[in-house]
Amino acid sequence: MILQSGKGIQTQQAPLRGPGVILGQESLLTPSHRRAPFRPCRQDRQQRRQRGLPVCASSSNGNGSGPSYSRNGNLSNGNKSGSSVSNKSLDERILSGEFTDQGSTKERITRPIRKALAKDPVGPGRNIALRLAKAGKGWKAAAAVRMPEARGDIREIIGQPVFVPLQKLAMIYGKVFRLSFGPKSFVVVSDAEVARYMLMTNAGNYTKGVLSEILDFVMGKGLIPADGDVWKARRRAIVPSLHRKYIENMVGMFADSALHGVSSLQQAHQAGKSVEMENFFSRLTLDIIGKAVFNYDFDSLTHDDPVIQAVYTVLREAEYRSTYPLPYWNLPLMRLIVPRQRRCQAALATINRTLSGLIAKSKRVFDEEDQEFGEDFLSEEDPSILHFLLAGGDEITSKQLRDDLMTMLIAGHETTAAVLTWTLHCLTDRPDVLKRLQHEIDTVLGDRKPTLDDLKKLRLTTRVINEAMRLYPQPPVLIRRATEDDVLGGFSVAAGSDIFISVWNIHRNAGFWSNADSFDPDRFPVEGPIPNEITENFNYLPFGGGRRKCIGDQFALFEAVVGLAVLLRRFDFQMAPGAPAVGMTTGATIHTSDGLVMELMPRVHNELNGTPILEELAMPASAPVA
Ligand code: HEM
Repeated sequence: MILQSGKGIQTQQAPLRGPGVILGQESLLTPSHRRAPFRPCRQDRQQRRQRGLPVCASSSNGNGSGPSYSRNGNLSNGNKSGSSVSNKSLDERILSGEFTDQGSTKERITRPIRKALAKDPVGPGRNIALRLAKAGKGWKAAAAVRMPEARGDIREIIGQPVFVPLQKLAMIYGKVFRLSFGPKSFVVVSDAEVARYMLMTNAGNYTKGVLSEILDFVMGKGLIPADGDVWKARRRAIVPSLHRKYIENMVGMFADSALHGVSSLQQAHQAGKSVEMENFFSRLTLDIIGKAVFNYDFDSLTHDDPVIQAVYTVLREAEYRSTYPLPYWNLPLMRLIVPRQRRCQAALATINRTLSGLIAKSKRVFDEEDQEFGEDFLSEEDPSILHFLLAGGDEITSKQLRDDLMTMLIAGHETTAAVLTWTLHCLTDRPDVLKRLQHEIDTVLGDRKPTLDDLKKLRLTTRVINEAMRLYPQPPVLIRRATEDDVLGGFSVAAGSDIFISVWNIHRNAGFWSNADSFDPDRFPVEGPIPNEITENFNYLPFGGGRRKCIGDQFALFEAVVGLAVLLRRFDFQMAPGAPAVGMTTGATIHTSDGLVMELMPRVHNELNGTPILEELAMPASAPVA
């Protein structure tokens, strides 16, 4: 049975999602169930009729089921009806050569003229033909070194999580290729060395491009979308807030929040209900980031706050705007007339009011504090990043502060929730790893709350999360725009080009990773270093790399380790009977298409000393509510 509660953790209801990421006006990273149903183009419809495949809108995977990963991690078509246009027809289209570049267009066009002129035995036509032949050779040579180009219909590509067709196309077109549809095109990079070059060596040549455009109304000039001097100044101001003492402080809070979550899960179990774990993790990580960034308790594990609804309304709006062809919302009148735009404006007002309130409250605490702060500006009453930024005494506008806080809220919440969701999913397929993991957690922690020192000892737990982040990178694609002409992988790239670095492809490159599609945490030995982009030569980029690398990497890894350890100490998990198959869709991160509905079994005995676990559990002060 599935938990249907309108409050607190939920199950069947799809979790609230983050923004899609746009390509021009078309989103490639938007959950398919939120998009308008796929409508095959006329030519496709004809081909499909000839093949006896359905052509109506319902033939798409607009129901949200994308390709899923089978138990051994291999790619399979996740479409339930088996009649999707997506995978099968893309394969067929690739094989048919539809996408294949036909060499030099100029040479092709002039070829019949040249042939006709060449028939002139002595006249001027022969000369022109010779010249055309020479020019044609040059055009052909130029075309030969031109970047491979895949051409097609964007609707074919966006009918499924974008990184899946990009992976297939990369197998055909190589590690750097151009994907074009109509007048729009972007470059897809699937190569570790090229990624290193773009993210590190020549990072100055790349901005966030299209990402900043779509996120502007949500994050403004926050750290993720910002470029140039604003980005430099804000990065310099914010990075020191995540210092060691702060993180140490946070680890205790991670454990308290996870224990609060455990009590909700326990109640669900007692009521005989299954739990949709993606929704659960989304709420858990939102509660954590609220406390960490503004010292604010959303307590979303137990109730739906209007602020939370407002945050998700604007995230969904970002997603919508990334897919809608006409940016009508730029017209002020439309923001007043169109109901969804009015709702968005109201949500933005709620968020801004709340953030202003939190900033004012934190300022008051700071002004009343009668203490000298060290360099860490750590306050017992308000240990948040917001307090750090205020105490740092930087000149900063309220708008910039708001943008920074909003960015951290979003950046630090959906990503970690997705990592925990997919980690649990990977573990359901590997009971052997789960057993070893629980043994490690029992041995290192028992029923204690984890400390920073414990985290160093939870090595297998960390590697399990590292490996889940390799298979399911969040986000699966990094977006950049070239500011100057450049050369990527030997191919010219013009200034202004939009580029997708497919972390998904890099992480699953069989040329570097053995059994690339399998979940195998032992590929990162526990006695070795924690893997990152440097240890793996940019073949592993869960937190990006170079100057724009995630600033919350340590925070997030610790949060995930604590969350997983607290949960697995107390519960065994398995897919609930009748739970939908786990498919993928994309927002800013990879989401499940129909949730991760699991059944929880409390672990009754600690294997080491035979003591009951949940009975011993010291609950946090805040009363849990289901
Ligand atoms: C497991 C969780 C997380 C993952 C997988 C993750 C991943 C990433 C990645 C891949 C980037 C680079 C994006 C790019 O190059 O385009 C990034 C940037 C960023 N992340 Fe995270 N992140 C996580 C958690 C967090 C947390 C907890 C915070 C805040 C406390 C955070 C704050 C940021 C910020 C501010 C940036 C932008 C940095 C810049 O551009 O200078 N992230 N993250």
